[in-house]
Amino acid sequence: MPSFVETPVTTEIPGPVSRASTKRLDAIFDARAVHFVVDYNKSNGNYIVDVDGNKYLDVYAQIASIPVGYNNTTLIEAAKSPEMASALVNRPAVGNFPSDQWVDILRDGLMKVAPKGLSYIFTAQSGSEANELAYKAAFMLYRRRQRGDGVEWTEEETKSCLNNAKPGSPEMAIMSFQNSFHGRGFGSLSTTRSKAVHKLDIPSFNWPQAPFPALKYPLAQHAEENAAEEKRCLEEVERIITSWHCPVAGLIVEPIQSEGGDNHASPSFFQGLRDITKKLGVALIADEVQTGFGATGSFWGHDHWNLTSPPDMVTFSKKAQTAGYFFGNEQLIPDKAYRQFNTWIGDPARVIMCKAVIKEILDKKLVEQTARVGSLLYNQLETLAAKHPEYIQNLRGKNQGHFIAFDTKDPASLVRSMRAIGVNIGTCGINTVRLRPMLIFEETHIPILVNALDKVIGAL
Ligand SMILES: O=C(O)CCC(=O)C(=O)O
Ligand SMILES: NCCCC(=O)O
Repeated sequence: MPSFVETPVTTEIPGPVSRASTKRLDAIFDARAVHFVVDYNKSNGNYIVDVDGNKYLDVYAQIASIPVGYNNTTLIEAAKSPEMASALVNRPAVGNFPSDQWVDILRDGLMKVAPKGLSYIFTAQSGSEANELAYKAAFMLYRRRQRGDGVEWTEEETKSCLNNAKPGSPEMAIMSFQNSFHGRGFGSLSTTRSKAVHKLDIPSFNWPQAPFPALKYPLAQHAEENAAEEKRCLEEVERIITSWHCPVAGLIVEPIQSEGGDNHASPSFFQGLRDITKKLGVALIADEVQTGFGATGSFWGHDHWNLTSPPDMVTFSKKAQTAGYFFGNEQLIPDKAYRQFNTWIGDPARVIMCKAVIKEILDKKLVEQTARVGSLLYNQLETLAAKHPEYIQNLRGKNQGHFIAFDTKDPASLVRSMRAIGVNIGTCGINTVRLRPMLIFEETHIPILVNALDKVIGAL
């Protein structure tokens, strides 16, 4: 099949070089999930090149985590800077021995894009870790409120916690939603609800989950039903929180459930969540690991919610190239040092890279570009869906940048066929194809993607 990118795919995928490389790897590192082996030196911008020389328009971007293109020159410059060299060779225990530059690295980077109303940050190494740190902050805040501000811990508390017993290790919970994905660490996995393969055989906390709205598409044709569904879910959230066997200290939600199937809800649903969590003293955590950093056409996915008061915490990773959480309430800083702490607290080298990503996003107005290009892309996919209604169902992501997805009968074979003509695309949920291009995806890439989809679906 001819390719729609400049250089055709010339081998089966994975090609012979990819397969040989994967075999060598598999001898020491589980390589069963490898799609193909990449030549990162040859990959550039929106295009990924494999070791067999096949070139693909990459609209999956390392599971939504390449922000501004392969081998981006601004990032390469940052990588070669003396600031980066120092951060790499002198990795600090940042809570104990920060450099004098650490505060400026944060202020000139991450703090420039802090969600409105959230002026504190805690850095981390991964999305899972960021979420778990946010849970810990929520638990400590909840107990601080129960105990009373300034009230010292009791001897009973300090002794019992070392035995994982009450009252020092209290029973408390974080609520999440059905089909959510919040990571794979022990705490975060208890809030992940998307697939058994992530959770099976692993002990978990007895924490509650609420139904996430199952919206019907097209939205405009199901407005009443969808509003009723969101109302039902909000009622369930409140009922479950107030009847759970132990206090619910936090509620975590993705602005768009991603790994679990690209499930959306309306701003009024999230406003309802904010109201309920405020009323019940539950910390609202927006998990922006996948939606943050511009992909929805706003810098943060929760910008679309139009809240009157922000989420209590916003976690981030992926496109940020680092991780952590923002927060606004200074009581989320625990009552004593070393309660929220670890040796590295993230990695200044990664935060320097993040600063370069942010510079590139802001200088090149990539969030605005994402909103504009996403709209055009959505319109074209809507036309394609009308042409292939059996194969493109429940198209979603209108006005959400290029955070666009649709359901189809056999996503795995669609992905295989797309790769065979030079487009690397991803899936999520059970039968969903999701688009996660980089923020540098342009108008010129739209026909490549749409024509490839048209061709592949036409041949099904
Ligand atoms: O597939 C996704 O959306 C998330 C991927 C991820 O973080 C994981 O699988 O651990
Ligand atoms: N949720 C992990 C997805 C990985 C993959 O696309 O193969």
